[in-house]
Amino acid sequence: MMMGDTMGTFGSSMASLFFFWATFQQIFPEHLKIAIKEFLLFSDQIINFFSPYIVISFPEYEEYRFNHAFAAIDTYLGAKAIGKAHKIRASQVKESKGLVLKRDEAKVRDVYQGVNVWWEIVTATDGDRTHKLTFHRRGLEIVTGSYIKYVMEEGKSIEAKNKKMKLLTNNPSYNWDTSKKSLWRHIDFEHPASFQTLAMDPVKKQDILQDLEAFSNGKEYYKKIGKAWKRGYLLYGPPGTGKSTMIAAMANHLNYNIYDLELTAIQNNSELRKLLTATSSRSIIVIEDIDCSVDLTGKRRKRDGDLSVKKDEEDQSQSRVTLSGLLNFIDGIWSACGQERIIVFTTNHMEKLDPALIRRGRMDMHIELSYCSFEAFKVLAKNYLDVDSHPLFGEIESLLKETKIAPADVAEKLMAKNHKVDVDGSLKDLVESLEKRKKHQRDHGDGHKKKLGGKKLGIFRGLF
Ligand SMILES: Nc1ncnc2c1ncn2[C@@H]1O[C@H](COP(=O)(O)OP(=O)(O)OP(=O)(O)O)[C@@H](O)[C@H]1O
Ligand SMILES: [Mg+2]
Repeated sequence: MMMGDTMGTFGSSMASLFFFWATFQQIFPEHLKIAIKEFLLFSDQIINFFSPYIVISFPEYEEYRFNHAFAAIDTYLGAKAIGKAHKIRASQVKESKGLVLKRDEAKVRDVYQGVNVWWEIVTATDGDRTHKLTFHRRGLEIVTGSYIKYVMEEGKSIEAKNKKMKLLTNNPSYNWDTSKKSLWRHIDFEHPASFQTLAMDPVKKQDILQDLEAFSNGKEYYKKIGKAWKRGYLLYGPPGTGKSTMIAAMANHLNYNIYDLELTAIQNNSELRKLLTATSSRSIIVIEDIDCSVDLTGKRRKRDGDLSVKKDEEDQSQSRVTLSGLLNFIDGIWSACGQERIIVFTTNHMEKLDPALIRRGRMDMHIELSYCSFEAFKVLAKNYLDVDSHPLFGEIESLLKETKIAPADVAEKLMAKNHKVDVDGSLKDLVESLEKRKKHQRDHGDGHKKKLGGKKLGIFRGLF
C-alpha cells in the first residue's frame, strides 16, 4: 500500500519535471539558454572568487605516471590519529613485524600550526583517485610553505618503516638489458639478526648504534656541512665473529635494503659505476671479503713518467675493477647518485688492504669483531639457553681469557640439540671444547684457519 503511494508520488513528480522541461525548451530561445548556462558558470567563479577556501588536488596519476605525492599522502593520512578512526584497514607487510593499521576513511581533518585542513579522497568515474586538500585562505602560507612538505616527509618515513626489506645481488653483465631492474636481482630480506642478540662488547655495540642513529637522523646535518649523506664502515676480524650478522642487524635496525655487491662478477669500472648509480637511497652497499674479491692492492703504481706504464694503467682501468675505480665511487659519484647510503666492507685481513681504501673519511668507522669475550659469551648464553648465570660461568670466563674462539663456534656448542635446550650439557660441552682449544693453541700457536683465496659464501649468498 505504502509502496504504491510512493511510486505514485514519484511518477507524478517525474511527469511535472518533464512538463517543466518541455515548457522551458519552448519558452526560452536558444541564446537565452546559453546565457543562463554562462551565468551559472560565471556565478560559480564568483563564488569561488569570494570563497575563503582553497582546494589543492593530488591526483593518483598524472599523464599515466604514478604520482608519488599521492602515495605519501595516503600513508600519512592512513597513520593519522588512528585512535580517532572509525574505519581501520589492517595488513601485514613483513612477517617479523606486527600488523600495520591504517585509517581507512574518505575524510580526515588535520591541524598543523593552528591551521585546520580537510583531506578528502575523491574517486572519479574511471576509478582514478585524487586527494583533495581544503583549507582557509588564511593558512595558505603555512600549508604551501611547510605543511605539504611535512606530510610528504612523514608519509615517506612511515612507508620506509613499513616496507619490506630487500636483499639485492648484482647480476652478471651479460644478463643486463636496458632496464635498471636487470642490474640487480632481489629477494625479500627476513633475517632475524638484531643488535640485541649480537654478541660483542656492550660499550662498542652502543657506540655503533649511536653512530647509526646519528647518521640516519643526520639529513640536516649533512646538508649543513655540505657533505654527501653517506657513511662507511669497515668490519674486520677472523671468520665467524659476526661481521655478516652485524650487517643484517644494521639493515634491520635502520630498515634499509642491502645491496650485496659481488665484485668478481663485474668486468670493469664502468659496470661498477652503472651498478652503484642504480642503487636506491636508504640502503647498505656491502662488499664482503674485500681483500679476496678482487686484487685491489698494489694497483696504484707510482707514475715514473714512463708512458708505457701510464698506458698499462689505463688499459687496466678499462678492463677491470680497480682500486681507484672504487675510491672514485666512494668519494665522488656519491653526491650525484642520491642520498642516505651506507657502505660496508668486510675483511678477515685488515693488513692486506691498501691504506687509501681504509683511510678515515672514506671508511668512517673501523669496527673490529674479535674472538668471543666473556661479555659476548653472556649474550650468546642468554640468546641460546636463556640463562644469565650458571656455576660454570666462572670457569668459562677464565678459559675465554686464554683461548681464541669465534662466537660462531661458541654458538654452535650452545645450540639446542634435537630442539632440546640442555643448559648443563651445552655449557659442559663448551668447557671441554675450550680446554681442547687452549691446549691446541698452546702447543701450535693460535693460527686460525687460513681462508682460501676465493670468495666464500657469506650469509647473504647462502640465502640464494
Ligand atoms: N658476534 C656474534 N653474535 C651472535 N652470533 C654470532 C656472532 N658471531 C657469529 N655468530 C653466529 O655465527 C654465524 C656465523 O657468523 P657470521 O657469518 O656473521 O661471521 P662472519 O664474521 O661474517 O664470518 P666470515 O668472516 O667467515 O664471513 C652467524 O650465523 C651467527 O649465528
Ligand atoms: Mg661473513
